[in-house]
Amino acid sequence: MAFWKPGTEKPSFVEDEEGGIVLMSNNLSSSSSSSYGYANIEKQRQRLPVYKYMTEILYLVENHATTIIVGETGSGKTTQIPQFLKEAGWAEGGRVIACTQPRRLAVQSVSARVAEEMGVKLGDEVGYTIRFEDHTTSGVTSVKFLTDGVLIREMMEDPLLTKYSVIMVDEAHERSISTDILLGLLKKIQRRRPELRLIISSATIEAKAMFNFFNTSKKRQAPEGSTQGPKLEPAILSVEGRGFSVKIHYVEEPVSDYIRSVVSTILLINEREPPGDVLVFLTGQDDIETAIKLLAEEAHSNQKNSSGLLPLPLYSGLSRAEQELIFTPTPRGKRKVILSTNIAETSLTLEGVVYVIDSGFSKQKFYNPISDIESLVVAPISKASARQRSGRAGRVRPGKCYRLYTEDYFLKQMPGEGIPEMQRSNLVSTVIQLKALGIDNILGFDWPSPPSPQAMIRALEVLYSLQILDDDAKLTSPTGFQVAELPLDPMISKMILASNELGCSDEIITIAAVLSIQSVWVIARGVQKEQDEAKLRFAAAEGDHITFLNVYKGFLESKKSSQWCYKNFLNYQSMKKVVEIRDQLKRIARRLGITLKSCEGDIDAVRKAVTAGFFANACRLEPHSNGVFKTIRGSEEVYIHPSSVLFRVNPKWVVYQSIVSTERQYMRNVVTINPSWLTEAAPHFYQNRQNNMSL
Ligand SMILES: Nc1ncnc2c1ncn2[C@@H]1O[C@H](COP(=O)(O)OP(=O)(O)OP(=O)(O)O)[C@@H](O)[C@H]1O
Repeated sequence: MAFWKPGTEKPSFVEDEEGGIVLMSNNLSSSSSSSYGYANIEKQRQRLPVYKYMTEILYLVENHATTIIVGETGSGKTTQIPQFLKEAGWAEGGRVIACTQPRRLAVQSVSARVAEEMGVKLGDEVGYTIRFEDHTTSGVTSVKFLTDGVLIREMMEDPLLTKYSVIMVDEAHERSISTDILLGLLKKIQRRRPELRLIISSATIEAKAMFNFFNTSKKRQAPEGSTQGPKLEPAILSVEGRGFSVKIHYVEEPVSDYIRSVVSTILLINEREPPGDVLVFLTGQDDIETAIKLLAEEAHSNQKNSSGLLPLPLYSGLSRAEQELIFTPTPRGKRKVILSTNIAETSLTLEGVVYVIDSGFSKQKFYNPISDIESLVVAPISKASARQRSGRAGRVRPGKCYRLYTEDYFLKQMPGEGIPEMQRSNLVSTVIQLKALGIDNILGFDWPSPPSPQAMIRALEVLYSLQILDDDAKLTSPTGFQVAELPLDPMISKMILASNELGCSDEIITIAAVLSIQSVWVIARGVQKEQDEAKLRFAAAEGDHITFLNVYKGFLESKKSSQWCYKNFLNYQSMKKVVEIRDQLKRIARRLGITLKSCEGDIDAVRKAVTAGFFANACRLEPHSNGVFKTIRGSEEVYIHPSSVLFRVNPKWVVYQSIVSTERQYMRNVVTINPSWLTEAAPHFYQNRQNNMSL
């Protein structure tokens, strides 16, 4: 068998995923298909594999409380099933059909596509809702796309989700925390609303688990007087067939530096392959910026093989305008190269994309309930993810996917599916959400995959210390209810609430906005000294949070100038995003009765507010240790991240926002504190540790 090797020879044939040998095709058209007429769109719809199953799907939905649909990526589940339901009358009488997605970007793009297919304006009959953005019209929108998190929030107002006739949970196999919570809650709602229909779209591998989870037919009788009601046993339907073929290429030998391999593969495609955009999966903003820098260096030194390349980053910390660039048509003679995190992994159709490059990695959360540390780790993806990634090619024409791992690794070592997020996360937000929905017995909640009791107990403990839960494990009033209302990490919410009392909400809202994105600094290579000098212009001895205030002030004084950002090694797009998020947070704060007030330079007030939210992440420097810190909670060894302004400064006491694990556990976004603030902020939490802390 011949393989492809980055930077070397291209094979004459490759093997596709199913094992069949597929000849390479060289006749790809470069024209963008964005100018479809309506008739054309109708033809495209009919060509999708799911179209042939329309009658069967409608029959199953009519007759079963839950229908599990298994299908290849690109078979048309997301865009077509809501339309079938609408055409069959499930939206009559003011009822609404919902389709949930784990990711915001997917919600936006899929709803736009469905509106286009139905020939309606987005926001009218077809609408979408994501956190901070509602594009629906009450009484008019009958097909609604939304994130699973938003649907959970809707239950706070309407616990039985009465306006929905059918809820389709798309990409359930991704097993995000919100999807799992939603599945548990929907199962509960079904008991009270037998007329509600659920459609769970899942990869093959998860279908059986979904069937078992929703199969209540043995335990439960059909609702009273409903001899004609839906069957309680779920139906499983497998939609055969996929979109266009995607030829899979594997590397011959494992690659040692996947970023460099990504770059050489982009250049190889540009040099040898017919026109068509490239979508690259990397792990995060840092990888993406490094790859873009390497491409720019390449363009500088070797214009020939990089000519016409248009690199575009895609990650959640980018401003909305920057994210939308990926949907714009590719100029003639150019080749877009979209470098993305896994936010482009599911449900997205990028029309010009013909080539996908899969690094084989993503950033994943891992939580250890013993040390109580949740860290972000670059880890290998699962086969299910790899299939989703390759599925981004071949959406509107045949495509190719270059996997930067060997076929042997894919077949024998790559795990079939990832671990559900619920089982590798800190559960603080989950507990608040369930409590806000009146679910008191959280340990007894019916989860698709139960989280560990230790993680649950840890979360309850933190929430009690944050004074979000009371002695009876109920939400406190007002703090608990306010935190539940804020769509933010509870530690950030608590910090904002504390800032109101400390008179520094203006500063804290800026800090909260910066903490919501990955980084405001650009990733500079080979100019470390210059970057360190630039950072020093803003650096505050108290740490990163105060430094962020200086950065934000500078950005405003520069009149939000991109030039100024460039000079100071700041990421202009990230800074624009900070301004966007800050505006949203200001609106939310106002709703909660928080008035924006500046502490006029009282840095202690700001640090106290940060401590009030993040006290559980307190650490102390080990004496004579050269930079080793120990967490107060779990006595874990941690270090200050090199990107922090406190790197090598090593103050005695700090709190951090998050941990990144590489060869060591590094604290990101660190601020110095006075340890007495810990006992002030969380007396219960630190009571027993006081001796230990030698305050
Ligand atoms: N914005 C778009 N522009 C052009 N074609 C599109 C667009 N969105 C969807 N399509 C077409 O519809 C097909 C089916 O998309 P859909 O999202 O419904 O598939 P799916 O089965 O849900 O796949 P996935 O699991 O990957 O999300 C795509 O492969 C593509 O051919």
